[in-house]
Amino acid sequence: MSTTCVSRAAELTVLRVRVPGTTANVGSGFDCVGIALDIEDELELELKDGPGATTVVVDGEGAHQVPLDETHLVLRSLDVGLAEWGGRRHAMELRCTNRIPHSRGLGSSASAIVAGLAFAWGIAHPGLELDRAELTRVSSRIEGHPDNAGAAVWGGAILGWFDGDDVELVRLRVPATIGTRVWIPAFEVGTAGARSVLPDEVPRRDAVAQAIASAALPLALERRPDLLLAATRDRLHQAYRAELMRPSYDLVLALRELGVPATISGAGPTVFAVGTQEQLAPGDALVAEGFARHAPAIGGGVQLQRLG
Ligand SMILES: Nc1ncnc2c1ncn2[C@@H]1O[C@H](COP(=O)(O)OP(=O)(O)O)[C@@H](O)[C@H]1O
Ligand SMILES: N[C@@H](CCOP(=O)(O)O)C(=O)O
Repeated sequence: MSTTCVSRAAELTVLRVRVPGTTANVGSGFDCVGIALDIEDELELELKDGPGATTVVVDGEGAHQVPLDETHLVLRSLDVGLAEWGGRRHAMELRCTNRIPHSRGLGSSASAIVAGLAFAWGIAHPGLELDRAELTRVSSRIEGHPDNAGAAVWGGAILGWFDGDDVELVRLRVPATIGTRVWIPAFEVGTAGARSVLPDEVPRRDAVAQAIASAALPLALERRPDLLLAATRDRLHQAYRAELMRPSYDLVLALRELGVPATISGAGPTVFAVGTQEQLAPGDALVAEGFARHAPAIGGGVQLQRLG
């Protein structure tokens, strides 16, 4: 068994992964709707012969914040993948070019987890295509909910949820006429902190309103953009998190007042909007101080490439 792993790994030199950032929830789809965005991290893993130390080099977002040792999220996730699928840890160098901002609600942690798992798949199954269902299952388990992880794995827009240990995932067909905007602030909000302020119980009228909006959301994204403003309306998380990100919450309210289907992206504090160019135009005209506005395309799923 170990002989097989050594000879397989000896054929490898460098694995390259591209993984998109994501926006989760899209308002009413709390913990179950995600959209990949064309803001990508690029990572290379150079596998050296035999056991030995791992080095980590990071450029871009989080460069001076993330650990450069075995506790790096990509490496921790790679180890989970190797434990799931077999394959042995070699001496290696991980090189990360990060473009997804951290702790802004753009799914950086899910993307790092998916990247680590894609490397693990490449080591465990050289020459085999990524098994995206398997990647979704394991990344969702590590991340805790499938919204960001599922979108980073598959690209496009997804609806995903746990069914026991399995993940049910539906890919949504969003037409090319639908665009996105993000307003990224300079300040950070960690996802764990933003989840800790959510109540365990909500009033029945809010639960009912959320059920109605979330039922309409996939339909609105796929073929009824006229429903997007109503379908992205949230009663479950955004208001409870407002004090952690007051400028973002106020911007969401101002945009929605103008008819723009705007939400908090993931657990915040980035603001996200989705709609036709006509629906998004009033937001483009709005001055939002303290935010950097971008218009990312909807992104593709994680890609694994073998070099040399
Ligand atoms: N590319 C990455 N490499 C290493 N660690 C990362 C990376 N992206 C995110 N992380 C870790 O995840 C944290 C941010 O996760 P989280 O609070 O869930 O916010 P986000 O909305 O960006 O996913 C970072 O502080 C860092 O510890
Ligand atoms: N559904 C989650 C999404 C968290 O996304 P992130 O990008 O902020 O990590 C939540 O709203 O807590």
